[in-house]
Amino acid sequence: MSDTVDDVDLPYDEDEASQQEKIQALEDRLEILESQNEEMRDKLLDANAENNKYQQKLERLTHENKKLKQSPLFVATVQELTDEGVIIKQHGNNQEALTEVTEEMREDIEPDARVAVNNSLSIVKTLSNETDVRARVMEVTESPEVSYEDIGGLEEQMQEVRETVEMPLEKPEMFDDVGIEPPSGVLLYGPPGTGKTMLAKAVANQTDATFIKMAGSELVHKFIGEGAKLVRDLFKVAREHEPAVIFIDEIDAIAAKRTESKTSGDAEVQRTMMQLLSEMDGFEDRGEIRIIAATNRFDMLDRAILRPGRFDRLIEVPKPNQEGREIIFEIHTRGMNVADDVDFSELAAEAEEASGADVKAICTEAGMFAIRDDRTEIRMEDFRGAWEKVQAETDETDEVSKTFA
Ligand SMILES: Nc1ncnc2c1ncn2[C@@H]1O[C@H](COP(=O)(O)OP(=O)(O)OP(=O)(O)O)[C@@H](O)[C@H]1O
Repeated sequence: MSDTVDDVDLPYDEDEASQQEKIQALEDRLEILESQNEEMRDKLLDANAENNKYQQKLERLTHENKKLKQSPLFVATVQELTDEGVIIKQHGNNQEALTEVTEEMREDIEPDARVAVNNSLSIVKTLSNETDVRARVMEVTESPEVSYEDIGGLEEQMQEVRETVEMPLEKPEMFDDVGIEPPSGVLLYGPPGTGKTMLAKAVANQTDATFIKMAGSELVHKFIGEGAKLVRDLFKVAREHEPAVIFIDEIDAIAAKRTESKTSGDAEVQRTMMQLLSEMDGFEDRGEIRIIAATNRFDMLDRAILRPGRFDRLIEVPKPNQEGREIIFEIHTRGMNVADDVDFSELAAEAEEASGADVKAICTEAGMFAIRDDRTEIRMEDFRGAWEKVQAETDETDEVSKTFA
């Protein structure tokens, strides 16, 4: 590009211009070139300054980027993949957000996946399944040690549970021959401490089935954002352990009637329930898996779970009557050194309001009364004192629950 003297277009006519004119023309030209040069230098300086500015910005961003990668990440669960982005729900504050994700990352992500997000909620990486979360909400017992003989006063309920849960597991061909579908799920409902869990455990024991228990409240409250996934895991574990009895305690926590409010907590509960319903509905050949659920709040249940093919067998497990309490006293004192003066019929009449769990507590407490009195034999007065104590404790707990309700 550099001009040589030969190519330069001279600012005068070589033949006609006088020496003086030539000098003048050249001086004018020099002046113009000098000012152009000046202009170019200024531009170059500006460009250099601009370049410096960008360099600094680049360094700042590189640093920021590094910091972002190092700073703690938050855990969230993917709710939905939409065209506008990925909907995630943060664990802890339970807030939902729409975030962006790279195309490569999007391929690894599916609803319910656990992901790590940074401060600006961008998904940084996906997290592998956390099996210990599973273990923390699921209680898996190969064959629980409760048998039908340990349960008092629930003859009818026991009969019904055996027909609906035990028979399909032990004699599935009978249902085939008769041409009917065994009930899908059994719902036990009634006040706390009346033996619902025991019934489920006993049936698992009788059929040599694995007992898998999960509490509905833990599903939705302890592991926020994981409810639906845990329900899926629950059925997966059951399939891995066939024959199995799935016991979902406090099902009201995931299957409560829909409320008007649209808080994210409700959405979470809904999603968990939907997952449960879809697992039950999609469970064509349920094979060697039976589902038992329990609740103390039948009135709160969403009717959707009671539709045919779901929890369509309802069994009420009430507080024991006089005869039931007597039997439960006998069951829980089997291994105890009880004095001859002890009359269980009288005790059962006195402890009219007691549940099965209360009767058990009375027996243990009566034993403690004897020990405190340095005796090895338990007397009627010990049982009476124990009932008073159990009642007082129950009143106290009721007071506390009212305060916190
Ligand atoms: N009918 C019963 N016969 C013998 N023992 C009973 C009976 N009901 C309750 N119990 C005693 O009370 C304990 C608690 O009972 P269980 O856990 O089965 O009650 P539940 O109805 O499942 O209660 P919750 O609704 O609070 O979960 C049992 O381990 C047992 O010792």
